[in-house]
Amino acid sequence: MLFHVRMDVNLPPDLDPAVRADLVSREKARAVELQEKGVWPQLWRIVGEYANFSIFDVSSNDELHDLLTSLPLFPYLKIQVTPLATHPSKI
Ligand SMILES: O=C(O)CC1=CCC(=O)O1
Repeated sequence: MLFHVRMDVNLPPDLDPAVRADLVSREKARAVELQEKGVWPQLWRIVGEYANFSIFDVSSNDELHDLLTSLPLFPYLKIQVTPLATHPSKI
């Protein structure tokens, strides 16, 4: 099952720089792990925003929920999920 996911990152401006750096570092490590597993095949920066468009390839809604809530940045993310189906005109 494919899902289009938009994540907007909202870190508090007054967050301790060391805490911020640790969060971002752990987020990158988790993202790399999930990409290497094949469940996060697309990850794109949205130009001009601290946000991304991603494609997840998972077997269930519950798996996607578990992956998203496992992200270190999860408490600071606004997440919009769009389930994708096959388009009849896709060649
Ligand atoms: O910077 C972002 O868009 C949030 C994020 C998701 C995976 C990652 O490494 O950072």
